[in-house]
Amino acid sequence: MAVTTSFHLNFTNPLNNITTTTTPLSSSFLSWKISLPSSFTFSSPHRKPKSFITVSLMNSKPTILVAEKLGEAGIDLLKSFANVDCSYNLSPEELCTKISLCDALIVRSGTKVTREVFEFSGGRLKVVGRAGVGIDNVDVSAATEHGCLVINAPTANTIAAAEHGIALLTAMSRKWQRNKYVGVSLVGKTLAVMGFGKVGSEVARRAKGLGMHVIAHDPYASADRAQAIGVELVTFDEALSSADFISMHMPLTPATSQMFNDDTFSKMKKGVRIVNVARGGVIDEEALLRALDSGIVAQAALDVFIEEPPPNDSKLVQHESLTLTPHLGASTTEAQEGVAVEIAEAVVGALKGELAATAVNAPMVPAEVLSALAPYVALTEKLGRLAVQLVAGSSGVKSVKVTYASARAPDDLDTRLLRATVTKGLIEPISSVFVNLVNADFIAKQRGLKITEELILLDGSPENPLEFIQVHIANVESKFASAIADSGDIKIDGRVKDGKPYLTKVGSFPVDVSLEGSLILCRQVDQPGIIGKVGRILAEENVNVSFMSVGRTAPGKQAVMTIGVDEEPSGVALKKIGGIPAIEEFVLLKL
Ligand SMILES: NC(=O)c1ccc[n+]([C@@H]2O[C@H](COP(=O)([O-])OP(=O)(O)OC[C@H]3O[C@@H](n4cnc5c(N)ncnc54)[C@H](O)[C@@H]3O)[C@@H](O)[C@H]2O)c1
Ligand SMILES: O=C(O)[C@H](O)COP(=O)(O)O
Repeated sequence: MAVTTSFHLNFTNPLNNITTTTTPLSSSFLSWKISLPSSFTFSSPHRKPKSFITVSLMNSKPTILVAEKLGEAGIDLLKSFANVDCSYNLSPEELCTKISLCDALIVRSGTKVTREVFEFSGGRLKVVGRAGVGIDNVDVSAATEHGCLVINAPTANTIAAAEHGIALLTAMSRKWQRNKYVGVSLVGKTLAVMGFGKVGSEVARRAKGLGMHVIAHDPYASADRAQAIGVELVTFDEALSSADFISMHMPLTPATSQMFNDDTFSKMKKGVRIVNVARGGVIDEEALLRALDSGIVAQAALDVFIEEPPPNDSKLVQHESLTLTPHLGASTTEAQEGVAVEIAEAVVGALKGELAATAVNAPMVPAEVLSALAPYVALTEKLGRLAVQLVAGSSGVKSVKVTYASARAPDDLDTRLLRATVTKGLIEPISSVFVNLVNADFIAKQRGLKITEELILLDGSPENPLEFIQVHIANVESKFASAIADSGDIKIDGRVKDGKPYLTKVGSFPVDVSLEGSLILCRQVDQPGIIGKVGRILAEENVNVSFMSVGRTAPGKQAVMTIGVDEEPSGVALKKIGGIPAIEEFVLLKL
C-alpha cells in the first residue's frame, strides 16, 4: 500500500509487528510502501498528536493493546481471539497515538488511562481491562462518556496483597541496627484495619493468627461478616485512638483521598505504626513525614505512594523509620497468573458482546437474564428508533416513558438493559453519538432527555418476561398524526412473537407487523381497493413488500395500513402513494 502526503510526516510504528519500507520522494513529499497486518498511524512532528492520521485496513480480528506486563496464560488467551500488541512503558503521547488502533486496552496500576486516551481513541476503544483491583488510574467518567466499558480483576490478587500487608507489619517491627533500636512484638497489640473489604478482611484473619487484637473501620461493611472472623467494627475516631498498628485497605476515591492527614495523625496514639498496601493517595505524605518526625508515628511501612516510583530525594522515602517496597502487593506468580486469566477472559467476553461480571461502569446483568431478555433488547431498540422518527415540530424530545407489561414481579424484571436500548434507539437516528449500555444514561442526561419507566403488573403465568412494551414520547407533534394517542402523546407498542420483535399498536390503531426492513405507515379511510393500489405502485418501482397489515377503529372509518418493504421506495413512489385520494397521511420509517 502506498501513502502520499503533501507535508512533512513522521511515521510512527504503533504496532510492534509492523514492518515498513519508507521511500521518501522529496523532503516535503513522501511516500511509503508499508506491509502491515491491520492498521497504522502517521503524524506530523510539527503538530499535536490530534493531527495523527490513522489508516485501518480490513481485518476481522480485534486488536488488544497490553500496556503493562501480563501473565503468559492471559496473553495466550488473548492471542487466541485477537491481535495482541504488548507494548510496555509507553509514554502518554505514545499511548494516545496507538489507542485509535485498538479495540481494547489492558493495564495494571502503572498506566494512566486519562480522558485524552478516550478522546484519541476516536470511539474505537470499547474495553479497558484493569489487571488488578484499583481503578484509580482509569478515568472512569471519561470511559463512560465515550461508551467504553471498564472491567477489573478484583479477586485474584487479594491474598497476595494481604500477605504483603502482614509482611510489612512484621518487617517494620524489627530494625537493622540492633545496638541502636529494639523492635516491637505484635502479640496482644491492637491492629485497626481501615477498609474491611477483600484484602482488609484477609489481613484481619492473618493478624488474629499472630495473636493481635483486631478492630476494623469500614462504613459500608457488614457487622455480621466482621463478627464471623472475630473483628469488632468501630468508628473512625475509635480506630485512630485505640490502635497500636493501623493498616489501610480502602480504595482511593475522592472521599478517601488524603484521609490520613495532620488532623487524623493528631488523633492517633503516640508511637502508632502504619502500614499502607492500598493506595499512596489515602495518606497526605507530607503530614506523615511530620508525624514521623514528631514521633506520633513511630514507623511506617509503605508499598504504595502518591507518585510511583517515589522521587529518590523524597524525605519520606529517606526517613529512617520508613520501610518501603515498590508496589509489590500483587506481585506473586500466583496473583499475576490469576489476574491475567481473569482479565483476559473478561476482555475477550466483552469484545464478543457479553456483559462482564466485573464491569465497573455498567450494570452487571447475569447471563441467564441476558439471554431471556435478548429478543426484548431488539424490540426496545426498534421501538425507540420508530418513535423518534415520528416526532415533528420544534418542541424537542424531552420526556420518554417506557411501559413494561409483565406478569413477573418487579424484582424479577431487570429493565436496565431495556432502558439502555430504548435510549440507543431514540438517540442514534438523530445524532452521531454511539450509545450502549455503558453510556446510555449519561448520554440521555447530557441531552436533557428524561426516561421514566413504569411496570404494569399483569395477571397470569410469568412464562414470558414481558407481554408488551410501550414507548411514549410526551409533548411533541408527530409527522404521522395517527401516532398521537388519545392522551395527546406519541405512543407505540410492541411485543415479541416467536422470538421476533413486532409492532402491535400505533397511537390508538392496532397493527401487527414484524419489525424488519423499512415500514410505510398510511392512514386512510377504510374502503376496498386501497391495499391493491399501494401494492401496485410499489411493484411498479420494484420494491418488494414483505408484509401488510391494516388496523382500523371500525369498518368504513379510519384505518392505519402498515407495509413492510425490503427496499426503500423512491420519492416518486412515495409521492404516488400520497396521491391516492383515500390516503390522508403517510410516513416512511427506517428500522
Ligand atoms: N499494593 C497492592 O499491590 C495492592 C493489591 C491489591 C489491592 N490493593 C488495593 O487495596 C485496596 C483494597 O482492595 P480490596 O480488593 O480489598 O477492595 P475492596 O473493594 O474489596 O475493599 C475496599 C473496602 O474499603 C471500604 N471503604 C470504602 N471507603 C472507605 C472509607 N472511607 N473508610 C473505610 N473503608 C472504606 C469499602 O467499603 C470496602 O469494604 C484498594 O485500594 C486496592 O487498589 C493494592
Ligand atoms: O490494585 C491492585 O490490584 C494492586 O495495586 C496491584 O496493582 P498492580 O497490578 O500494578 O501490581
